[in-house]
Amino acid sequence: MKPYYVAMIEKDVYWVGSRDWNRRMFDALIPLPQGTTYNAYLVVGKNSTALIDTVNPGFHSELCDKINCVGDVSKIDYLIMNHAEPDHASAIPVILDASKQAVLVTSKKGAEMAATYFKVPEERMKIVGDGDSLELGGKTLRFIEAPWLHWPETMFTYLSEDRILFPCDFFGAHTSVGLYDDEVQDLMPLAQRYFGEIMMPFRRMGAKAMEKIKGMDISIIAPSHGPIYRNPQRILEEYRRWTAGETRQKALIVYASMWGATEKMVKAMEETLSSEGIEVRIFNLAIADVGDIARELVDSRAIVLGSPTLIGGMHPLATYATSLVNVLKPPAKYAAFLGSYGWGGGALRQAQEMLHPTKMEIMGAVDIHGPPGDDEIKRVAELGRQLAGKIKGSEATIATSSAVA
Ligand SMILES: Cc1cc2nc3c(=O)[nH]c(=O)nc-3n(C[C@H](O)[C@H](O)[C@H](O)COP(=O)(O)O)c2cc1C
Repeated sequence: MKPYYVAMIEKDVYWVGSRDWNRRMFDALIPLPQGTTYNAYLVVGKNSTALIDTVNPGFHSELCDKINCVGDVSKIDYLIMNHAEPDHASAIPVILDASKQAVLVTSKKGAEMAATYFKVPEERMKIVGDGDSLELGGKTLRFIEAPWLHWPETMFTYLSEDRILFPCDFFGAHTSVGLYDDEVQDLMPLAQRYFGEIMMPFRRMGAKAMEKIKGMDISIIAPSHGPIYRNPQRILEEYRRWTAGETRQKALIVYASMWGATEKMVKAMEETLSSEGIEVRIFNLAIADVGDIARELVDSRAIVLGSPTLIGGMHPLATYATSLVNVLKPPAKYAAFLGSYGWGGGALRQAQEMLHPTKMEIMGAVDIHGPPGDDEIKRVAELGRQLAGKIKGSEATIATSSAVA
């Protein structure tokens, strides 16, 4: 057994997760600038022991070693599966093999998924529903159905005596830094980035879950990625806003430009929006980090897409960004398009087709032949002023001065 540090987060409650400092990509989609953690928790009761979630492939023996530092992996009674994704559930067969008495505790849908993904036999599973509880001896686990956060089987586990909520991916953040929230600088942008990537498409289900846990006495939130919140109020308030789809007086501009024509228009748009008091975030798609875009999508009220025409359609980077918007389903209400073409055009048509399912109101487009002159720049400025008016006039306004806490 290696000399691992196993943190006790409350009496007889241990963090037995792993830090993956070197991971740089998740879901083959999202860059991880600070790596991530796979958090698993051991709860030791007077009569039984439960393990809440497991870890990513590659960390299974570390998990067993850590459990053995404070307990005995062969004596685990319950393995709680809040979520079936392999970064949290892949060690299920290892644990069930190490402890012959262990039973997998999960939701009804979770049981189906555990059978499919990890070949867990029915007789080794216990299905739990909303409000069911499990008594470990002075430690009571209560289960809360919280489906579609972000797979259909997800549930939360609440440890009543210690008032700890284990919500798996909900409230997560990708960073391998720190054990507790107050040890991580700039945690909220990382949490917002995670929300944008993973939870934003399910924000209505997220709002339902927030409603469910609203009156609960929660002293610690122990998610499956990133730091443990021993000061949960701040993240609870941010999640309330994000799941409600509250936006700021902010525009996100994403663009590609091969020879600078579209970029000049983007610059003119930035100047106009800024002069109107709108917060602006700009990403050149050739060098942008998709995670940063996801983060900004969480509370931007408008999206401006810039793309030249390339072989009769949008630049492929702009196509990708538009697909991302369709997939992540941000709460933005307004959109605008800026583009340039050399002969027949086609980018604008494709942008209109692709943005149609988002139900954003398309405020206008400036699609020009060749590089922009003064007249075209004036048209961009006019579109910018209209967009700013919409952004400022829209309801549920959060003052730009009330920066994200
Ligand atoms: C690889 C490539 C493909 C292009 N394909 C088209 C096209 O199919 N139709 C068109 O109208 N213009 C086409 N153009 C011309 C550009 O759309 C035009 O130069 C535009 O002004 C470039 O804007 P930018 O400076 O923002 O990149 C193409 C240009 C390049 C470099």
